[in-house]
Amino acid sequence: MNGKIKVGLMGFGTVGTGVVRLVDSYKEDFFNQTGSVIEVSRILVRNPEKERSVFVNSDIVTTDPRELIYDQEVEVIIEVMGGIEPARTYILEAIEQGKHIVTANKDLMAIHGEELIKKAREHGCDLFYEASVAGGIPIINAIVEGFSSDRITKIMGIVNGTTNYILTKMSHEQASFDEVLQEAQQLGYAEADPTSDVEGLDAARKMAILSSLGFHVGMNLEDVSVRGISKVTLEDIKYGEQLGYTMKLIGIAKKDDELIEVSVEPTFVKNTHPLANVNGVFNAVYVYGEAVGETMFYGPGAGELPTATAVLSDLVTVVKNIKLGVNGRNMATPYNVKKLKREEDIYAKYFIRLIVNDESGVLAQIAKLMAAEEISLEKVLQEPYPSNPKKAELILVTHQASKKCINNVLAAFENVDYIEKVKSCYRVEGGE
Ligand SMILES: NC(=O)C1=CN([C@@H]2O[C@H](COP(=O)(O)OP(=O)(O)OC[C@H]3O[C@@H](n4cnc5c(N)ncnc54)[C@H](OP(=O)(O)O)[C@@H]3O)[C@@H](O)[C@H]2O)C=CC1
Ligand SMILES: N[C@@H](CC=O)C(=O)O
Ligand code: NA
Repeated sequence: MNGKIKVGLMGFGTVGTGVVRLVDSYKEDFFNQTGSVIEVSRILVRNPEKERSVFVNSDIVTTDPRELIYDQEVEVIIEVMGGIEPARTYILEAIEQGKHIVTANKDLMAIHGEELIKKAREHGCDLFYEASVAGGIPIINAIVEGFSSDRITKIMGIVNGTTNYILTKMSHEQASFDEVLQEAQQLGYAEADPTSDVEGLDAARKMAILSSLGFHVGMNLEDVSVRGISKVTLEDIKYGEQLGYTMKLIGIAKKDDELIEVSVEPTFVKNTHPLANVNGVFNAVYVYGEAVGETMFYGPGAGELPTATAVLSDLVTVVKNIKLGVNGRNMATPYNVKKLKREEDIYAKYFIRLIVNDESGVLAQIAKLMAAEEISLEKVLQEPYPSNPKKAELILVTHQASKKCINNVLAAFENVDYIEKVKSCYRVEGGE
């Protein structure tokens, strides 16, 4: 046996519990890889009285962060508390004490990643965050290491387990939004404040991280256009299904001629695309590299043990680095200049759902408004409008059009009397 690595664990909730379980049950596997025994020697919590689902000696549980940060024997801090503060301050202080950091915290990495990585480098410490994106899928490693020899032009993914769980249950079981959200919370998938899952912010943080790493630029959260799933209705899902689409919360990062777009929005994915079949809490990330072509990474995006595997794979890397004396080296920092697309540079197909007067000539007038914005139609579906026989549901799917032209035509639709309402508009992906 070649030494013990003592770890301070900040947070003992869903992910922290998984970390403690795996450190115990995979003890020998970690030893076989690193030649070291890993021991969680201190655990920071908010409420020491809370009942825990895994046993630990109560002596190692504390509410005082200094007992981890200033413990000379602790070499690595695993931060799985979540939120910006006090996590940021604790991590900075721990780095100053020479501790290596593993975190699952996308809120923090999406906003303060550059600051923390810089600090870690200055102190020769590692700082890894594989669990922060797509839980158990090793996507950060794949992008940073695997794609370092290629030029990524598109990253498209389902990167939030909670919303994928909700949308799957809504479309497969016609379940109500609130009921399924509660289930996702009970299963430990949702964030402390589930609004960040539902309104797309959690996915936006993950896309900011992935696009920074994939395109070697410093993407900020404000660079990501975000829309969540709270306004998606069962009717939208049903009409999409009639046209061969599945509703998903999709994060897209695209680079065309050095111009970048990053967005998170409810999107209709063509049923023939592999992302359409990613269900429940599963996540998947599609990455297109100019040389390699299409690749796809699939796995559980949240939950106790899947997320803990990502945390512990980073820990194993840290331990190997400690042995090799190479810490602070292989963390990605952006060197490229960021150029963002404008609305007129962002092209996609769109699904538009309208309530219109069911009269002759209406479709022709709508097509004319669209033609004025150079938008052409790929599909049209008309269905009766149940509460008023003089009205109809009209669903339009466009060919590729700029976001600017789509916004212009939606504004024009609001101003004509033969359109009663623009019910919804979604991006369509997954096939030319
Ligand atoms: N859950 C998941 O599936 C995934 C989560 N993540 C990320 O992992 C992190 C942890 O998530 P999760 O385990 O679900 O969160 P939980 O809410 O389940 O657990 C948080 C833990 O941190 C402790 N804690 C919170 N604030 C403080 C504080 N100020 N001081 C001391 N202890 C504190 C809590 O203590 P106490 O128990 O006493 O209340 C609790 O043990 C988050 O950043 C999350 O985004 C990433 C991928 C997947
Ligand atoms: N709340 C997140 C947890 C993992 O990052 C999700 O639902 O994906
Ligand atoms: Na991951």
